[in-house]
Amino acid sequence: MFKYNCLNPIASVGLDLFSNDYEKVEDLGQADAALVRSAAMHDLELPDCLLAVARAGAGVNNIPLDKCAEKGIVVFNTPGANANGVKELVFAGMLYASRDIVGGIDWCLANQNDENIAKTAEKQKKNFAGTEISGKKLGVIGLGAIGVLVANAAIHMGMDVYGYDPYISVSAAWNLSRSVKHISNVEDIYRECDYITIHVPLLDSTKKMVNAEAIAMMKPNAIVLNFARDLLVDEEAMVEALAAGKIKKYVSDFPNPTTVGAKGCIVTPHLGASTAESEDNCAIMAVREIRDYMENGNIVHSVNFPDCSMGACTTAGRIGILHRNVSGMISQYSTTLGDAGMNIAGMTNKSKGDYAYVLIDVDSPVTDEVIQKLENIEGVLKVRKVK
Ligand SMILES: NC(=O)C1=CN([C@@H]2O[C@H](COP(=O)(O)OP(=O)(O)OC[C@H]3O[C@@H](n4cnc5c(N)ncnc54)[C@H](O)[C@@H]3O)[C@@H](O)[C@H]2O)C=CC1
Ligand SMILES: O=C(O)C(=O)COP(=O)(O)O
Repeated sequence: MFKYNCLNPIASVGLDLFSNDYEKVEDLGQADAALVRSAAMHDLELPDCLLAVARAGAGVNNIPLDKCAEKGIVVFNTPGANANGVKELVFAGMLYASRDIVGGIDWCLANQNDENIAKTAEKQKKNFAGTEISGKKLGVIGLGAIGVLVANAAIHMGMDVYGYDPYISVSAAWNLSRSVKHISNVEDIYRECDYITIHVPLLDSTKKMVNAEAIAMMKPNAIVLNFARDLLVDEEAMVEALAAGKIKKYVSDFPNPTTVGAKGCIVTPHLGASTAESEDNCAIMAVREIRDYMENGNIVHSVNFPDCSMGACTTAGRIGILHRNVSGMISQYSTTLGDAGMNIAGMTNKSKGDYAYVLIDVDSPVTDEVIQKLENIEGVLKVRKVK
């Protein structure tokens, strides 16, 4: 029986995919696996029994990835599962920033008792007029799951789209419309674009990447959209630029005391992925990842260990070993198994940065003694008898 804990509410269509071999527990301290959305995990005590964390979403800045890796906890996310939800809200953000839709709606509500509202509206509507997005230049910073969808949809909306991502994946590049202009210097986006939307992960290297210098380069009346993370933007500098009339609007999905209520800020309460479809997609993918890891030892879509998959085990036993990415590990495993008289029927070893994973199928049952010996090898972080 595997135990799982949900640190945030997770869509039931996903949790229903857990078989009778899984039990939901309220205490993380008893869990083999945890599912999480945006709950902050940095200060949580991570129990020794915890084997996996699945982030039902994209951003993993709420999870201590290295601390998890050191404890042999595999962290997954669900790439692309909520990208369409975010893309659609980005367009809402662009439209709200371009036309005074909110002001117009508020005006209607304020005049709801006016019997002649239809007539008055025709006189007042000039106060809420705006501009169209078609024909304008949009800069997309970060061409991953969301950025590609935004860029492609913007082409269909008649925008002139500039895309910047020095680390673009091959599959994202395949999916990107050929009409998107490839920008290799982000400053060209800052200087040229009427709308700038940011879709990069929050990392040490991206923190405050949209800083005062970047803002100073922007066109007068530029509109900046941030549906990625607030810490990517120097928001103090942004609020100053809005107050000075340099930037027209800053649309953010991350409310905080700096931006909420500040002139020119349009702020939503982290709604990008809050759609039934995105929540379902993320939950389904997260549960599938956890099940594949718990039952088969396979790692798919991990952010702190390499992906490594051998399907279902068809031999007498399977061992999964999370270890540091240093030389000489595999030979020590094969010696240990050989000394125990165990034949290796199949093996896959993958590495990612400082960490690596090996899956070993063996022709005889895996004993506790062998597991103990493998655990004692220096550099090993966690050994699991998968079968
Ligand atoms: N508002 C919301 O509810 C949501 C927000 N997000 C945020 O959006 C971010 C992006 O999500 P996805 O597109 O799904 O992630 P992704 O991992 O598919 O794409 C991120 C892209 O950013 C690129 N990148 C990294 N550093 C860069 C840099 N310095 N300059 C330009 N590009 C860079 C990567 O190469 C990658 O292509 C997430 O990390 C998360 O913080 C994601 C989903 C929902
Ligand atoms: O997937 C992401 O990175 C998000 O920001 C979505 O967060 P949420 O799952 O809505 O708390």
